[in-house]
Amino acid sequence: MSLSNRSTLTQYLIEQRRRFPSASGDLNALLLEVALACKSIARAVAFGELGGVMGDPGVDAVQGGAVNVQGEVQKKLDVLSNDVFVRMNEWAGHLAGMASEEMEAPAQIPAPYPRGKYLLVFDPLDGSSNIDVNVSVGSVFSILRAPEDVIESGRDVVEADFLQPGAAQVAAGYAIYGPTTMLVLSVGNGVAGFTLHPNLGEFVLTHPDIQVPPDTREFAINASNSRFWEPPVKRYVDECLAGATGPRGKDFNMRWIASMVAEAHRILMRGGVFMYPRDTKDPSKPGRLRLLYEANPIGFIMEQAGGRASTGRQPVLGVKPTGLHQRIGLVFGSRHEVERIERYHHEPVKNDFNTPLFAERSLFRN
Ligand SMILES: O=P(O)(O)OC[C@H]1O[C@](O)(COP(=O)(O)O)[C@@H](O)[C@@H]1O
Ligand SMILES: [Mg+2]
Ligand SMILES: [Mg+2]
Repeated sequence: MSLSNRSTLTQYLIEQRRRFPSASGDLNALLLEVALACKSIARAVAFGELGGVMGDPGVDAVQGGAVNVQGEVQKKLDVLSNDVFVRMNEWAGHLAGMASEEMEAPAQIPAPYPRGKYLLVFDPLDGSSNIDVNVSVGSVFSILRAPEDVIESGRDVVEADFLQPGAAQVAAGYAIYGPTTMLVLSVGNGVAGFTLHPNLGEFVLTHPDIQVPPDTREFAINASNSRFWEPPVKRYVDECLAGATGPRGKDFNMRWIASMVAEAHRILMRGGVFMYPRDTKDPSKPGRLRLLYEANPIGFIMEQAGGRASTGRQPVLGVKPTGLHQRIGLVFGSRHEVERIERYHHEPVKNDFNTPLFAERSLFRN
């Protein structure tokens, strides 16, 4: 990969900033710091620092049984990645505060560092159960503008400051640590993908205007939860499985990586639909994924790439959050498929939804 005819991340951000002649440059600087954190995590993943397949023999990837606010065991890399994000973003004066999957309460910008006007929310390591089996993992981030009184007073941030709908995101993106490391981001003007040049250590623009194809023959869902699915989800999946002889009239393929970033990336590259819907498995959890640092940033990217992101019932970016670590049902990807799933959620439940005779385009419907 030569640099001569490609932009770097810095050049791309400068181009984007030209759309806003009065912009201070803070957002660009913040995004470059986030990118640096991602490079550092990419290196830790690749070198097996504190876990993963290159981890020291005898060193358990689980750190002393530490448990995060979700009640999940934190892997060493989760903790390390969280630390990297915090350290790389706290000092430069662009942020008013941070929140993450791995921190129960928002992190303040400590003195003597200056405070700025943005909030950074992140999942420092997504899909971390895949680390030990050498499958792609990633980091997800969302940037919000801090409330005006925070910017003016420089006061400590509180949870309520972060409870903004996904539509309010100023920028969002993810890094994927796979065969190559990529950074995919949107500053609200489409979606661009950058590949980390392994020798230069630069993110190079390789995918300038990513578009999610509106149609697909591929879906991703954890089918081991099927007995807990709500009827509209079951109907959708049954119709996909029925393939060419079913109501959809075409065969579908299924994928499940258990790494949302990796699924999102595949969908951005070639279409598809991802579902981690609300189900009845654990009534205390309305979904598996977290709204503020998983669903919203991925939703923003999908919508900016011409795809769609939904709770199944409504656009995910319109949801007013009620808690920092709130979970939500999430469906995203190819626009026409997500719209179909939403439609199924709004149609009256048919007990015989998986009976081909009563399905769409069948003998009994027009
Ligand atoms: O274990 P399951 O049901 O397959 O869930 C997998 C999902 O959980 C996640 O790994 C959750 O993310 P974390 O690894 O950040 O907790 C998603 O990336 C993925 O889609
Ligand atoms: Mg995650
Ligand atoms: Mg995580």
